[in-house]
Amino acid sequence: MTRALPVASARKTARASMGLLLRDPWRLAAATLLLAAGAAAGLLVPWLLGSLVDAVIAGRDALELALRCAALLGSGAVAAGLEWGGGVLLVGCLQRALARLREDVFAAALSIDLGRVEEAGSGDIVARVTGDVEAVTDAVSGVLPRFLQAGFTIVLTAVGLTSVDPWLALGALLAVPIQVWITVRFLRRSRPIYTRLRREEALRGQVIIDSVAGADTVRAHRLQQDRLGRIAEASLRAVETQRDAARARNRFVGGLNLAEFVGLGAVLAIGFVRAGAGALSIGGVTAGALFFHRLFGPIGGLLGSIDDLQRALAGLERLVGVQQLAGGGVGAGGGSLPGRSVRPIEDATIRIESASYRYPGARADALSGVSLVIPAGSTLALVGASGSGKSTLGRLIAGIGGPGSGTVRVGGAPAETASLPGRGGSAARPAVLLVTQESHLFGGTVADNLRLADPGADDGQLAAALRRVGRDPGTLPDGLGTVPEPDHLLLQQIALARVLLADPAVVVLDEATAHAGPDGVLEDALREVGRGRTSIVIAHRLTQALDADRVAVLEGGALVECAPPSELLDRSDGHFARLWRAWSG
Ligand SMILES: Nc1ncnc2c1ncn2[C@@H]1O[C@H](COP(=O)(O)OP(=O)(O)OP(=O)(O)O)[C@@H](O)[C@H]1O
Repeated sequence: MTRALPVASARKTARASMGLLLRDPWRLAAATLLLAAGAAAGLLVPWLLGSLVDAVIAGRDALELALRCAALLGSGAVAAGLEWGGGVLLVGCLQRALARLREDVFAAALSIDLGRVEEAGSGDIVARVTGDVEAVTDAVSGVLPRFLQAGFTIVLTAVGLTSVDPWLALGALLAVPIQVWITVRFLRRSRPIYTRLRREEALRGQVIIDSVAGADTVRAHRLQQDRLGRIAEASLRAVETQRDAARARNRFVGGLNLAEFVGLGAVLAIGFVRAGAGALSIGGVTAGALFFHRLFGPIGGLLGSIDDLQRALAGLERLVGVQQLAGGGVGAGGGSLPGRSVRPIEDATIRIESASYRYPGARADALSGVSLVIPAGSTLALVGASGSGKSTLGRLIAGIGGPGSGTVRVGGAPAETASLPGRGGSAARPAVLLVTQESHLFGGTVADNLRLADPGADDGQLAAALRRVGRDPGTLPDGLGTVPEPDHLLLQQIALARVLLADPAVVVLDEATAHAGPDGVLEDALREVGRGRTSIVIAHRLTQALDADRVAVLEGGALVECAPPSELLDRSDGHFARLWRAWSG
């Protein structure tokens, strides 16, 4: 069973969004002012057009008509200019807020406990940092300026319509109850649909990611049909929800058209009666109808945008949820890792006391009641049958999630927060590094991949680190500037050289030499990497264990033996001795 990442409440989301917007208060205020002025200038257009109609009917001379036309064009141009300026300022303001949101969310996503991400399934976090960020970006940059503009236009135009004739305004009001009813019904129905849609899209992503990541297993067990079936099922659910959302949207738009029809019909009918009674000129009725039309464009746009806003809101709630989980808030990060607490370590001793861990949904503990002290600077080999809990213990020491019960401390600090001071004024860095056989090669050159561990390192330092793990950069086609091919040996050498550059106090090497390369090149590299720091080697080959200061044997999640290797080999009926005999044939 997966446990989805949290979704923030509407109030927390609103507070977070305001926090983002108000980081640029002056620009925001200037944009608002320009938009309001633009809406006010635009008000003159229907009024001048109405008076032009009356002037034509009254047979005024050509000069006066020309002057009125010029005033009409002028006010239109001024209104457009002001609204354009306000819109540009506002979009700039929103784009900056969005860039901050993106940075904060990515930083928060990176700092979430990996165990929690696994529990939720990586599809959820991927969907949030891609689809949800996109939905919010689209809505905020397109819809919000339209929303603000429409708001001003509606208020000022309603004032204009009332000033032409209050009876016309009363007729226009007939549209309001229909709009309110339609909108409330849409909001109530569509919100849960959009939240469901985002969740189903995340699940669909998860099924696809799982199937692609486990392609070898799927092929080996001939599970292709089963996986395709699951993908089809997840996709169908997402498509059906999309169809529900489209249906709700169509009903909403139809309802808005009905409201416009009723309102305009009422304005024209009342105008007909009032003009007939001589209470209003034909120009006045024209201006009134134009005011109503002007009113309805933005109202329709505003209510129509609710659809996008709903989708964005559902996305925003999920993004703020990510940030809460990481311990930060929107705007808290400013691009750095938010909320991740750090604790400097006193030394590189590891103390594990009664540590137990159970994977979410598992029936049994992967580790139970493990107690162990690993002195600073020593090497411990972790051995045991497959599934005995070696990797789980390695992950806990590396601070990837905390134990369910008991403690895992590095230099006196909980492993999850154990840190070393930053270099060259940068933020604190982790005290423990975990290297697995699944190291990742990022795009770019060998130098780019190495500098991830120490951005300040010069080429000489990078080359020296590579040499220490058995690779002379001179043998690469373009030296450090080579764009590496996916070669397992080079990849592991880069991963190990990164450890040398990052220089952590503790290193956990989880089967990092599974692809040992010719002449045990990686085993030498491993010894080099462990020198001068506490190292935990999850041994793939038992010969590796012989090099360690001590060997810890795990069985079914429990620690059953821990002593120097020579001592363990002497215990002929001991666990390690038995494993050794079985392994060496
Ligand atoms: N993500 C997970 N979810 C559920 N159970 C898991 C998960 N990872 C490991 N386990 C289970 O926890 C137990 C310990 O696994 P772990 O990977 O720590 O063992 P290991 O000794 O490192 O095995 P191996 O040598 O095969 O890597 C096993 O029973 C395994 O099936």
